[in-house]
Amino acid sequence: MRALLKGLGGEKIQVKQQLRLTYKEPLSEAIKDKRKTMSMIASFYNGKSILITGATGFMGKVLMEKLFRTSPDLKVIYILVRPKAGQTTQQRVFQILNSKLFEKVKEVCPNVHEKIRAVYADLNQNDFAISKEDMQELLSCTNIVFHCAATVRFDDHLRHAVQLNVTATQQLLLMASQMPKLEAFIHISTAFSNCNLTHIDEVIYPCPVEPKQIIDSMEWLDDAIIDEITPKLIGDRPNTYTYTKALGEMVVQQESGNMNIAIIRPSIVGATWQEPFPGWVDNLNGPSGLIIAAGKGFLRSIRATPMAVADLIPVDTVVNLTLAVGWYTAVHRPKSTLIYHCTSGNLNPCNWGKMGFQVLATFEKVPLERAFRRPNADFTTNTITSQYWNAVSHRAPAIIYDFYLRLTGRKPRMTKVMNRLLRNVSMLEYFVNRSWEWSTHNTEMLMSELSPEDQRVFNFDVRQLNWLEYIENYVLGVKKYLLKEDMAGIPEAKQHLKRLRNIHYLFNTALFLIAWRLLIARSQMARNVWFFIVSFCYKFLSYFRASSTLKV
Ligand SMILES: CCCCCCCCCCCCCCCCCCCCCCCC(=O)SCCNC(=O)CCNC(=O)[C@H](O)C(C)(C)COP(=O)(O)OP(=O)(O)OC[C@H]1O[C@@H](n2cnc3c(N)ncnc32)[C@H](O)[C@@H]1OP(=O)(O)O
Ligand SMILES: NC(=O)C1=CN([C@@H]2O[C@H](COP(=O)(O)OP(=O)(O)OC[C@H]3O[C@@H](n4cnc5c(N)ncnc54)[C@H](OP(=O)(O)O)[C@@H]3O)[C@@H](O)[C@H]2O)C=CC1
Repeated sequence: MRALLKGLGGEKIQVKQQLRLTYKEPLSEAIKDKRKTMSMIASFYNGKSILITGATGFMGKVLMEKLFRTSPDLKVIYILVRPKAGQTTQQRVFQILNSKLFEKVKEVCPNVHEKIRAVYADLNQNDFAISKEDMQELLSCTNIVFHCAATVRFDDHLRHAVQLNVTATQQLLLMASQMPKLEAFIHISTAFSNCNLTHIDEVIYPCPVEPKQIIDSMEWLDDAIIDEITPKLIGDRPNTYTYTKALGEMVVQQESGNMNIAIIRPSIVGATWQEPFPGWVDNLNGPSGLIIAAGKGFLRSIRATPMAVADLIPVDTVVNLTLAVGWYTAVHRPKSTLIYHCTSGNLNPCNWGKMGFQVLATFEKVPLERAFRRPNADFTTNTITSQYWNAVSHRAPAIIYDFYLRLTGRKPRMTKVMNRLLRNVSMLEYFVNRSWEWSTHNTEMLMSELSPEDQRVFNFDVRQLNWLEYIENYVLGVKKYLLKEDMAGIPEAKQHLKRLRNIHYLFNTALFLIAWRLLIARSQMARNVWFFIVSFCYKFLSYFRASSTLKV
């Protein structure tokens, strides 16, 4: 430890000497000009050792990419990774670095693989199951921590959600408090941690039961009792995710000590807006899964309020704000933990109706391959209408398709898929039938603190976002990067939709004729109407024929 402190002292003296030198030497015009155009945030991260949790996740990958691209001289990024899906931690990192997302990074920072240190860790374990040597290195070297890891599943069991979103946050803070070189700790929360309120300020709202009590009780309560008390604990929040993220924030506040800490609350994080290229997305969370379900024609109606604000925020905007907050927190050291809302609704609102319309318009031009039915988007706010459409537009076609699969000797599967989809959609309904208002004073204050160059390189001003363009790129990104569909397949996809339209017309006509035939067989009134229509048509045709004969 003494050696460590000695080392630290040495570094401080060096910094002071550098500063003195800077002031003694008169600055040349060229240097002055360079300073004006230099990004202070990018230079801040150069030479730094950065620890990221959740680096293999959606946001974590974009965060790493931007850091390497804008600060290629950073010292090292430590990422806490667990093996998954038969891949070792190294294989996972290799896959990320060789993905399309990192193509630009390799040009700017060719030795990127040397600057990334994958540390084996499982945030569900004590001390994260990190080895002693790794822990020693992390504690002694880390300058900045970005805590992105979380379980974002809405239906996670409370025990697991608490473990990851609360206990792991507490453990990470404990680790951070033992880092002598720590300059800032940035915690990623969600704008929906207080979704039980309609106006949300940049403050931490306490939950009735203390996080420590919840953590303790999860250790000895069995699953059945936890299931029973979960609705009471989450109260008027819709799921364990939002509840445990709120508890996580309380833990951050309670354990902050004298560390420089900030909390970022993004709303619904969507595909990239601009960087490293528009439309990048790699998971099904939030709207992405629904866009696919709509594009493939599985989901054709939803219980959603078209005028409710769709508070989407591009992932690169969240990352830019996160990096700016990291810089500001470390350099300006605000006295208290600042909370930054990363939302779009109050500055540049878009609603679900407009979004659904633009998603469909894009599918007209660029359809998905092998759709089940033609895409459609009916928004209804009425529960009964929604149930009717679920039966007619979702369940019935699935049952008919399964019948067809059975007839052709294949295993039926569509009803199962549809039930699962409808269950998942029902979990999102809470968020598409309400609007929230988030105050953004801290985010706006930070924007005004940035130099013009930083405002450009780390742009998080959502007022500049063109929604129609963004949504179109989002849909294209879902097709290209998530579904890996080739653009060359578009003509065939369009042909397929035409065939589906013809089948649809044919099916409806057949259904109408059968229904009518059954009706006239049973009802005198229907027979009378039928007789009236037929005789009317006959008279009209006779008149038409007679008048055309007269003309000749
Ligand atoms: C009428 C048509 C309407 C559509 C028109 C056009 C659409 C656009 C307009 C918009 C309309 C509405 C958009 C609504 C969007 C609302 C979002 C609101 C969310 C905001 C709230 C908070 C924001 C946050 O802070 S959290 C981040 C968001 N979190 C989520 O979105 C999590 C939601 N997900 C879950 O809770 C679960 O993943 C769940 C329940 C959806 C899936 O659970 P399930 O048990 O069914 O599946 P699994 O067994 O877990 O997995 C099955 C299978 O799928 C793979 N998989 C699962 N999740 C993902 C994923 N995210 N990415 C990739 N793959 C995934 C999984 O690996 C399994 O694969 P196997 O191969 O079978 O192993
Ligand atoms: N996506 C969104 O719409 C929003 C997200 N947020 C917040 O942003 C942050 C990042 O979210 P996002 O990137 O979308 O989430 P993802 O689900 O894509 O990523 C979650 C990350 O956490 C890691 N993780 C989960 N469990 C463990 C564990 N036991 N040990 C080690 N690592 C683990 C995952 O690792 P692995 O790959 O091994 O599973 C993954 O890297 C979260 O804090 C979330 O609450 C906030 C608002 C909206």
